[in-house]
Amino acid sequence: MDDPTTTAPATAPALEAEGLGRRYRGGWALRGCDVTVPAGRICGVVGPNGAGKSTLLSLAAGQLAPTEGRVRVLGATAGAPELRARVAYVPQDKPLYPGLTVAETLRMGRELNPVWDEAVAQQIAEQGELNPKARIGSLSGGQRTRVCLALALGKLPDLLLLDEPMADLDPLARHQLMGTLMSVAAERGAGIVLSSHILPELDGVIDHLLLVQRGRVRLAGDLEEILDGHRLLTGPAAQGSSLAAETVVEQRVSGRRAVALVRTDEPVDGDWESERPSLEDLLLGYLRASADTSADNPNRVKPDPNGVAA
Ligand SMILES: Nc1ncnc2c1ncn2[C@@H]1O[C@H](COP(=O)(O)OP(=O)(O)OP(=O)(O)O)[C@@H](O)[C@H]1O
Repeated sequence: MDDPTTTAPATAPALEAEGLGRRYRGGWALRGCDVTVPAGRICGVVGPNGAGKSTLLSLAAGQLAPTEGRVRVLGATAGAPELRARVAYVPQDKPLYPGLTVAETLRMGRELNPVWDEAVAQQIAEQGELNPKARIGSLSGGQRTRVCLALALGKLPDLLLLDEPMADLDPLARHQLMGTLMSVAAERGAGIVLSSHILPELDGVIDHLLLVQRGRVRLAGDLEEILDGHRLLTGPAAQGSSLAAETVVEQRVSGRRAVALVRTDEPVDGDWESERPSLEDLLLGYLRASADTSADNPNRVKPDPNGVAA
């Protein structure tokens, strides 16, 4: 029988989780996670603070062990030795040796990785005008992020797991680095799974979505299919109750107009202008619905009864 830790066919999904869960002392951070992210996708992991995004990425990187279920990455059990060269993980806290210089850090990347693209690593460092002699401990948060991304992309991974990679970067750096990430992914067919709170930064970039809320994966799949399965409705405020409650993700009134995000690909009855939501409309609708704990909105989607408090 094949050893499950070593079977890694080229077309294996980037990420496959089955019944995946992780519990800390305070409770479940992630539970019942069943997702598949196909190879070569740019997958956005989105959700409010404390939703379980970092936990999922860390489990995929093999840095955390599941409490229950399992997670495979590129066909092998997360954390398997053979994945070391194929997967680059940049956690939120961007761990680097503060006493090393930028040049020493990149040299370490070159020496420790069996495959290394010096040109890509140098390009990322130079774009940020990083002084090669500067100590890591003297760099700003955004500069350290740049060094981490140089290390991650320099090793030419098949999969990048990036936890809030752009959070510390200024808009120009964000734009540049996102462009570099996308071109590396396109040229090499590498997959990227990245968590982010910066919703506009994901638009036009991701083609797969995981929305995590309260430790549960609430939406998962091909982004176009998810967007096609939702409508953003605008209409007179008075007719809000005409919508089938079970389809309403979120609804709010702005002046005399009601705006509703509904889960349907069918025409909607009533005096509604209907359009396909943008990624930001979709995500904000779900995030607002989750944040809205008021009882005075009968149409809001109720929290998943099996959901776990994060
Ligand atoms: N080491 C830990 N010990 C105990 N609880 C933890 C630990 N790490 C995370 N948690 C808890 O697990 C839950 C999920 O945390 P996680 O960091 O995965 O969320 P997140 O979606 O990445 O949040 P953020 O967007 O704020 O980074 C939170 O309730 C958090 O408090």
